[in-house]
Amino acid sequence: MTSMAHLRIAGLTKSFADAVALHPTDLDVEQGEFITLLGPSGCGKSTFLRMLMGIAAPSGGAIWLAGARIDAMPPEKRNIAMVFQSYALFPHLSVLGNLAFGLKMKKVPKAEQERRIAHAVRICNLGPYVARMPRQLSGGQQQRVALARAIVMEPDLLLFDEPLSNLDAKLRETLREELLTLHRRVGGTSIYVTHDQDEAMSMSDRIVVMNEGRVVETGTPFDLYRAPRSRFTARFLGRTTLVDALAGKGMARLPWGQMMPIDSAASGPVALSIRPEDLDPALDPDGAGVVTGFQFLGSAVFYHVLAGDIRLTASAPAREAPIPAGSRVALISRAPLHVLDDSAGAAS
Ligand SMILES: Nc1ncnc2c1ncn2[C@@H]1O[C@H](COP(=O)(O)OP(=O)(O)OP(=O)(O)O)[C@@H](O)[C@H]1O
Repeated sequence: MTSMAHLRIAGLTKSFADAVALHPTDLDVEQGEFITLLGPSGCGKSTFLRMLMGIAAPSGGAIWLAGARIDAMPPEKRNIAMVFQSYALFPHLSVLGNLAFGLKMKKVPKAEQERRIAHAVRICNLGPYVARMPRQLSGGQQQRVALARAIVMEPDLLLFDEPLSNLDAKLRETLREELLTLHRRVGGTSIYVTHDQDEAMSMSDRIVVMNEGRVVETGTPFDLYRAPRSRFTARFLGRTTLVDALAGKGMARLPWGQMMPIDSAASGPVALSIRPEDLDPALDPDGAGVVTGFQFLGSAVFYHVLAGDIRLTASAPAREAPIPAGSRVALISRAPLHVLDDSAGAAS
């Protein structure tokens, strides 16, 4: 198996007496990829991570990392490092002490310890803080120390368990970029767990969407957002309106009577995922919709529109004053609407 992925997961599953936390799951991750496991609470993300770490035993299946089978190895034998939500820094050790701890435990020679620490300090921009204690650092700085502490171990795989969820919104956004830059600099393979779809979309090479112990879909953020196969993914990644329509010849008749282009050659009943940016609301006394309200977000306006008996969201750039509630609008198609795979039955 010469072309084996850096991380290969085959049929991995975990059952408890009364529940299946993870149904048999396959996943290949390439060297250097940044993969996110995304799903609602209870979908099996932590169970997945715990089996990778070796702190939970799989009920079945296999894990290979860097060519070696690891699923029966104890955690300390696996070359995997984890960055936790709570950072888990040692409060009584300086930054330097925190970085050296794991290396000392592993009896890495002193000169090699120094080389690795200097490298991690440089790429995580921790130079000014090496002598400080964790309590003398901001949340973001502590997070960087936690990451540096993982990097010095030179892991084959880096796991992140919701590392930004304790931070405020602004800092979270800055740190997303920073984490990603560091991931690229380190060049390692990363698996990141979150229930925050914005985080997953803005950071990942690929997202693994999970629900109720199963992988629903895997793909790039763009593909999963624009062309999800399932209703679950369509709903979980950003805003959408799911509607039933009648398709034929690359067009669909929408419930409010309008014909619009679709991205499929399907004919007959289909379910569509309509993203807000797919429809341009334009003031028109004969339009098919009525604005029932709007959210002004600065860069865009999201309009709630009632078209027939469908409530949908249509967005527009916020360069002009918003269209007031009560106005009649035409809905102009900006892009072919996406047909979902699981199209049978009601879209709601
Ligand atoms: N020790 C256990 N015994 C029985 N059931 C468990 C055990 N651990 C987890 N489960 C169940 O397995 C399922 C998946 O749990 P898991 O913690 O992996 O979800 P999660 O996606 O990480 O959720 P969260 O985001 O809330 O941490 C849940 O239904 C949970 O109740």
